[in-house]
Amino acid sequence: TLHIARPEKGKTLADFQNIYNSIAEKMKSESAYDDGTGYGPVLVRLSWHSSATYDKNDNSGGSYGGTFRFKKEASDVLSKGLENATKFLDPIHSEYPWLSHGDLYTLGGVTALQELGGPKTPWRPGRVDTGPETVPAHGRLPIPEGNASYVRNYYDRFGFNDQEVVALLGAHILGKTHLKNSGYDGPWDDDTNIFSNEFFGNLLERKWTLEKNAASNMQYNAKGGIMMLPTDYALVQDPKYLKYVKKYADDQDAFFSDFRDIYVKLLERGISFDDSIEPLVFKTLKEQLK
Ligand code: HEM
Ligand SMILES: Cc1cnc2ccccc2c1N
Repeated sequence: TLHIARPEKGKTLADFQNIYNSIAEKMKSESAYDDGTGYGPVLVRLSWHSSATYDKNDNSGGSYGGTFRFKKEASDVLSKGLENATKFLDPIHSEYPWLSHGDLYTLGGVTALQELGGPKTPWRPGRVDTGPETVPAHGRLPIPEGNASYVRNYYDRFGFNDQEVVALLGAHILGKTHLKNSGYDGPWDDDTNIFSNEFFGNLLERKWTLEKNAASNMQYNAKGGIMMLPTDYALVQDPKYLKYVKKYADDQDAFFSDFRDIYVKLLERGISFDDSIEPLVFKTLKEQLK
């Protein structure tokens, strides 16, 4: 499968900054969502799930075709909860119907990441919607029960190495699990909508206990109301992953720049962008205050 980027005709940075601002303003006005967590985390998760179907073996899946807009893809049980993100973005698409869904879902994640204090993340337009026949079969999303070799093997399908996998999973500082969505519960503390390297410090410093949760799934819990999935905890069980967990726990700047790089790589995986397509870097709302 070939995915050639074709940017929307005649649109400039200012046009895309307008969309960024619409999403960011809507995040601000609907900040009560999910008991005050806000829409940022679930928008980042949507950008990940819309890219997580990628397979390097035939260059299929990935963010290009915007196929998450089809129920056939969005109905995957492992995507439960993301309907909140697509419903949040529907009015944005109505306001800017010229924007492809692939560009909308990835721009939504970049906007959320920056508005939650994450790194400035270059973004390129040009994903082109493809039809329902291009929706990849279910089974390409990761399961939370996996161990380190499961996680390594899973991301091998993207061609991501150990350092990239650890950086990418640092996104789990954002938001929370919901029993009704995934059968996992917590974290119960409330500062999970600021992007930072704390995920790694938590992994290393807290005392983790493997416990059965209310949905009879095993998860790691620590005093103070935080939790880790088995796939999160795998990062400290595996010595090769552990090396990078320590690096990022000690160095927030290194985490921010490595996360930015692998997040861009994820959102663009499988797409050929012409070098003439300049990556766009958006201003946050705060930076635009008169
Ligand atoms: C081994 C790979 C991964 C697994 C098994 C996994 C699993 C999960 C699960 C079970 C949840 C809870 C969903 C819910 O109950 O609402 C979740 C939430 C989340 N995931 Fe992941 N995830 C993975 C990788 C990623 C990546 C690569 C990103 C982004 C770069 C990401 C971003 C998020 C975010 C931001 C949330 C919070 C969503 C919310 O608060 O509604 N995840 N993930
Ligand atoms: C602290 C922590 C750990 N794991 C998570 C997994 C998914 C979503 C959120 C998480 C989270 N805030």
